[in-house]
Amino acid sequence: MKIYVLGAGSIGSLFGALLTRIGEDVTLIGRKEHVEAINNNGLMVVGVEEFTVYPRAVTETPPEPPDLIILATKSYSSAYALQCAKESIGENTWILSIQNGLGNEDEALKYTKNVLGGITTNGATLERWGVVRWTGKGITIIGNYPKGKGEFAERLVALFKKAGLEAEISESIAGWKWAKAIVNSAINPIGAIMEVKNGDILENDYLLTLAMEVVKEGCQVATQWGIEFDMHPMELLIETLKRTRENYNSMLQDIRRGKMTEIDFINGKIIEYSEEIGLKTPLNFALWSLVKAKESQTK
Ligand SMILES: NC(=O)C1=CN([C@@H]2O[C@H](COP(=O)(O)OP(=O)(O)OC[C@H]3O[C@@H](n4cnc5c(N)ncnc54)[C@H](O)[C@@H]3O)[C@@H](O)[C@H]2O)C=CC1
Ligand SMILES: CC(C)(CO)C(=O)C(=O)O
Repeated sequence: MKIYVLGAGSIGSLFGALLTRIGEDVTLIGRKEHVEAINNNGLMVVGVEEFTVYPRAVTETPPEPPDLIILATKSYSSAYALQCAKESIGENTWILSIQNGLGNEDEALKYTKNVLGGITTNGATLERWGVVRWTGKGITIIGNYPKGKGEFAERLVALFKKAGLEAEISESIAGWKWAKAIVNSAINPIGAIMEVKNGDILENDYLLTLAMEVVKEGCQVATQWGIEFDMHPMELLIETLKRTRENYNSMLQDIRRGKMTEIDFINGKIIEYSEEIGLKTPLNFALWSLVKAKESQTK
């Protein structure tokens, strides 16, 4: 399969490396420094598994349409990345988002109806240019966006499994995207504001109660929008906190590195969707405001 990874950073490089290893025709599109390192020395994976592969790496999307574009930028870069890639989106090209947050698939729908939503609980970080650390194995769930499944999604799940990823199909992927966003809307800002590990939220009654109230608020919005969950966000919250107890969440890491966070696409989107239907989400607003304040302090 001809695959472009649009946004070859941490998670995109991991997926790209695993798919290259099984002989798929992968092109990574990313930053100049990462592209140069891959072209000079290959793309090295360390951590859960260790291997080196030699995918094509470029800074700009090639014009030939691929079968699949894996969208793996941070959510705030999706609109621009897709705009730059639009000439390469052919009639038969599918776009799969494996990003956190809400709104990425809707951005892709502006260019094609062939959109798959995805969530992944695999963990990856860029150790240095050309080297990605697979920090933890997880599951990847995909489905036609916003719901349903089709032949391409089935084919892709089979390909991911062959590549060594645990993968599943869901007929209600919008439900998974919302469930993960709701869980991130609680864990990420609380962890970022308090500067604690995910496990500390689980072990502190005040923080856990707050996280659960934030999840309840997000669920009320999702329910009003007719979102159905395969797994309830409250259950996912507890499971995630237990499984990732040693993690400093990505929002905290972004703030520590002076980088922009994905808050606008997590709590920000929940606030936006609630306002559209006249609901109030004061907890999400408070967390969003505090993270925006933190972001502005680090600039
Ligand atoms: N890293 C992880 O373990 C996981 C990340 N995610 C989600 O996946 C998404 C990506 O996260 P990371 O890989 O951690 O971020 P990252 O910052 O490591 O990678 C994103 C990459 O996209 C590149 N990029 C930005 N604009 C671009 C453009 N116009 N064209 C080409 N490349 C462009 C950036 O240079 C960067 O290297 C986020 O939504 C994140 O929340 C989800 C699950 C796990
Ligand atoms: C699941 C969790 C909270 C793991 O830390 C995450 O997705 C993140 O850090 O963004």
